[in-house]
Amino acid sequence: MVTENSEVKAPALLQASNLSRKDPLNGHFLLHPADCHIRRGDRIVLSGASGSGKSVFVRTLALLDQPDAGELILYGKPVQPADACRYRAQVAYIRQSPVLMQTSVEGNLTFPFCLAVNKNKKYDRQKIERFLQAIDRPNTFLDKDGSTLSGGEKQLVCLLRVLQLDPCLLLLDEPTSALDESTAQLVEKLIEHWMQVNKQQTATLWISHDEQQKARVGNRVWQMKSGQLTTDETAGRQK
Ligand SMILES: Nc1ncnc2c1ncn2[C@@H]1O[C@H](COP(=O)(O)OP(=O)(O)OP(=O)(O)O)[C@@H](O)[C@H]1O
Repeated sequence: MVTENSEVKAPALLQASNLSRKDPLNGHFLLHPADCHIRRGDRIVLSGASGSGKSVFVRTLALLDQPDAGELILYGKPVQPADACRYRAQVAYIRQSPVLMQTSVEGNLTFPFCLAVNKNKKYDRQKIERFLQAIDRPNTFLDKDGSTLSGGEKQLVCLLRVLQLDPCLLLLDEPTSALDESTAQLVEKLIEHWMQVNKQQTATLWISHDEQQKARVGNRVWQMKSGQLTTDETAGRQK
């Protein structure tokens, strides 16, 4: 029964328990055992000084870097090593410097559908056109040569390439730090559109050093300090 004072919490979209990563050369912790819950609709910002381990954490959470220990639980189910490919399609990592193939924008967008992990999905041009509409780009943008795009446009294409595949969680590792203010806001607009299309069933985790951006894109704040993660849930328990 839900009483007046009881806290109703949505089930975790992704839960990490004791997730850690060590420097393979000397065995020192790059990420100390970390616990966290990410829920549908969360917009988490991860703060911390340069070199504190934010990227290590997020890359480990994305299973792009192998954890040394710990467990990941996606929608209540423990993630097994054999699930890594499918997991990475759901928990998508976007980096600061986008990498595109030397073909048209649309060629870049259709490419993921050649991969085995997406064999049950089909390229949906209308869906892409709706995304383009949200960021005021004409459909002719799809005909542009990927190699001639500006850095901001490349980042938008990278995002479109990922968002069209319906991930449930976006891990954003300073995706706008090389972009001017207005292009950065276009990236934010595209991600917000994706959140709304998915009726807040998805979540984002942003690494950003920009205080104004953090205020715009975040509703939860986590901190990284010397490889030690503090979430808004664990903050009160640590000294
Ligand atoms: N694969 C690796 N092997 C060994 N050390 C690593 C590895 N990856 C990162 N590190 C080290 O871990 C520390 C944290 O790096 P990380 O890139 O996570 O910092 P960050 O908080 O994201 O910094 P910034 O805000 O500058 O991007 C750094 O000292 C870095 O040199």
